Amino acid sequence: MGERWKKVNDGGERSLIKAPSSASITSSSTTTTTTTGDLERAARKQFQQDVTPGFVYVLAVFSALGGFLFGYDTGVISGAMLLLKRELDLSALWQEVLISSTVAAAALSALLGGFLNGLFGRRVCILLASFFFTVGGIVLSTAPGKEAFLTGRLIVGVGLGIASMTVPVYIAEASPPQLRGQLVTVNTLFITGGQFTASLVDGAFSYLQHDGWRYMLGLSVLPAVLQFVGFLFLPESPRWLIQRGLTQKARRVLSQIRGNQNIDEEYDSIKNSIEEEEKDSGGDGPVIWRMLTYPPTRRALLVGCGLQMFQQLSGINTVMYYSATILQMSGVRDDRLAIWLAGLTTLTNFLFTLLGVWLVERVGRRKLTLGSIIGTCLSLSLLAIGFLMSAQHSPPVTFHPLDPAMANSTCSKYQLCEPCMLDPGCGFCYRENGSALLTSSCVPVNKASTEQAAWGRCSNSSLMKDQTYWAYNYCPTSYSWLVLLGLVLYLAAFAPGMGPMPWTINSEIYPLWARSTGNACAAGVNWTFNILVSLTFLHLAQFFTYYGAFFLYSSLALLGFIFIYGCLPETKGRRLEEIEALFENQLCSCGYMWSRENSSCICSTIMPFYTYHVSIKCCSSL
Ligand SMILES: O[C@H]1[C@H](O)[C@@H](O)[C@H](O)[C@@H](O)[C@H]1O
Repeated sequence: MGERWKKVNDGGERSLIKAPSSASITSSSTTTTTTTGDLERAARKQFQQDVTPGFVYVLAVFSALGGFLFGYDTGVISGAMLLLKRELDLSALWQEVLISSTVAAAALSALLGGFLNGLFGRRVCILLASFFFTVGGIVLSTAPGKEAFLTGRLIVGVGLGIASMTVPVYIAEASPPQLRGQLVTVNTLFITGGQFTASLVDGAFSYLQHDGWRYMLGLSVLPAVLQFVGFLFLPESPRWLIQRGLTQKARRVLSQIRGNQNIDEEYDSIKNSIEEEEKDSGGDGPVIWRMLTYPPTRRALLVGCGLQMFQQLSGINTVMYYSATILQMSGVRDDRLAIWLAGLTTLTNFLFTLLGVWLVERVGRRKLTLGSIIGTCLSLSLLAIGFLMSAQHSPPVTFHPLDPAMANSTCSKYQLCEPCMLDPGCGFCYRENGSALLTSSCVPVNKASTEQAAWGRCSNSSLMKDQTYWAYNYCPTSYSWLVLLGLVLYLAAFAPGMGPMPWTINSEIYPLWARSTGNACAAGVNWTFNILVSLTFLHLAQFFTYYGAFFLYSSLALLGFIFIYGCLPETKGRRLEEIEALFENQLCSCGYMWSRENSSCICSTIMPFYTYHVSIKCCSSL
């Protein structure tokens, strides 16, 4: 890299930036300028930073509708399934297939999306995704049976995969550097907004026992059509156009997005960097092969996919999915109330993602992600401790009904509520008097509906009078407040950093020639681990109990912290074309960055919560 790099003082932080781009946004505000020309240029840059044209926001919001649909379509299914399983008479296997088919289709189509993005551009891919969302929504809301419903879920999944990898890339490529983190993070804000809206819609239509699910799923057509129509008028990414040699069009789009500000400098530097990147990119062959054989992109890919993997291994979707159960544990017995309160979980996720949007350009990606994963790890431990305390004070089974049906049931052998509730075939039926539990029994669950026992006092809601309750999947406990506290702290820690940063960082760490493929792989990893974690949770809980499962997630989050601490460089404020340089040296350097100044080498480090610099001679390591 030699003379290509020049060290500048970046508001107290040392950064690596390319020598020709000393006018880049990061450095322009602090570089000492002496000539009038320089002053003018700096003033113009400052002006461009201060007045960001509104068009870039319009563009970000229309793109982020893809994020909204991601959140809505993945969130709405839990409420819809409650009604659907009765109406279409779905077995447990069909329910699982209908839920996971979308995520599986998304994993595959995210990979395909990389190819489509390179070939047809970001705009066409977003149009394609909104087309799939629209058709999928129509098929789902009009499905006559479960086979048609499955078709609809698969179509929506294809849209999800393409949108999840294209939208962050499109926003990143159109944004000015000083706003890029914030605008890409808005996409995750829309994901969590979609999940929140889905929980409200689920709550509202749960009263409509007949066909309620058709409205829940059909409503997704509205944002999908809005996005499709909007994108008929929105432009292609200027960077993709330059790469394709459509330079005149690229200039037009860039000046449209920048509100007719002078774009010469930006245009030239993008064009030069793209040409330089192409030269460096290492020969022919499929992009993924070139990425794997070219060290900087191989390192970036490892960081990008690792971030997505640890996001899912931190258990976000399990926590979200089980929030209703957690709330039931804390004494909310009414099903409807639990559904509405689960909306509070999605609202918390949404509000704390908003905090992430605010923080990302202030504290930077690295510190935000590190702080978030520490909090996630600690709150997962708190959740586990809550479950452990509940298990240790699990109420005993005091009543063993002498029914012949009990003779063949495994439920009869349990002496405590804890093992009884961990067995998917059993539930805990009890009577409560004040804070005391009376005549509690472990009985088989009704196979058609887990809301009732197969027989006995808890088999019929009219029999469940007189303070008699049915607990499936949970045990009554006085430690539920600890679990609830863990849940809230978990969302507060996860949502600002670990939720959005994997998407944001992936949109910026690859050079243009590798960007769609890199994002496709990372999104594929996200969806694959999403399905892996959600499908294994119940089995994990059966083998290791709830607290064992949450301790496991907490340990995985700790591993994630070590990985992020070691391998994630800071990308804040750099132009997309400068970021490749961060991966030119040894990958896992714990935030150390090497730079060359005159004839000596400077080694600077960014610690998780504060930045300091040590200047040591480290040429031998370069
Ligand atoms: O970034 C998002 C977000 O945090 C969502 O809440 C979660 O459900 C997704 O799986 C994740 O990718």
